Amino acid sequence: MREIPNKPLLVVEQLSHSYREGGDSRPILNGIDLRVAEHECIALLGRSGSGKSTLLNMLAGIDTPQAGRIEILGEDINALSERDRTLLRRRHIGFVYQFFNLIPTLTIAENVGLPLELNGVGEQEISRLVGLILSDIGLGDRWNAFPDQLSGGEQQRVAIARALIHTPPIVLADEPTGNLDAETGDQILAILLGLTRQLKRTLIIVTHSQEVAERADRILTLNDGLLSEQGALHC
Ligand SMILES: Nc1ncnc2c1ncn2[C@@H]1O[C@H](COP(=O)(O)OP(=O)(O)OP(=O)(O)O)[C@@H](O)[C@H]1O
Repeated sequence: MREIPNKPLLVVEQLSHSYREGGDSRPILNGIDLRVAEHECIALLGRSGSGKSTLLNMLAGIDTPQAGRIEILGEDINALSERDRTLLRRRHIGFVYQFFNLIPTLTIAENVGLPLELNGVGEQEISRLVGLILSDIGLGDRWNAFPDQLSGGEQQRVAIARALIHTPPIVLADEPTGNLDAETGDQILAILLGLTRQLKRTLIIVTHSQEVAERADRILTLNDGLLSEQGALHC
């Protein structure tokens, strides 16, 4: 079993959120506490509708919880202005979506380079880093292709490259293999886990697959708005 360092990268305290449905309030998260250390790989499980995407979007600062605190690198993200939260997200978080979310009008290279461009990195350095990561994911010869010219698995590889190119300390993946066949899903998982380990990033991956979960350091299950831990596994 891999030793987990103590320094928390992400701290969640008493996180609660409800959605309004008609005139009613439907609680989804009910006082979640979580500490995630640097370099950890966490699998987040839970039945459909249990709130996994809601939680992940809050950790990314995309949505704001009604109550509770989320600290990333010691910064309370919901106390930040919208602008500062966006900056923190751009620098410190990489997000991989189930449906890839590539920008259809940009080439593969432009999609992958976007986080660097937004972070003010120079053109030459962007080209160098894009070249390196595209060869890492086996798409070094597809710079000028557009997303709709790629297979689903290839698009997800591009999305992983985009999530990692600026080496964010935290990578969040929301069912990254959910829209792929089993074999392609395995390849994508190998790339995602391989790159996040190689780059020593923290990964939180939402999955319905016990097999995927068994490759993580910790398995957390979201049920009735609360997280429970299934115990540490091999990694
Ligand atoms: N903006 C919203 N307004 C109202 N209800 C919402 C909203 N977003 C999500 N929900 C509801 O909150 C619940 C949790 O949704 P969420 O997408 O977080 O679940 P999930 O665990 O990720 O599900 P799945 O595994 O099916 O992707 C669901 O019942 C969903 O319908």
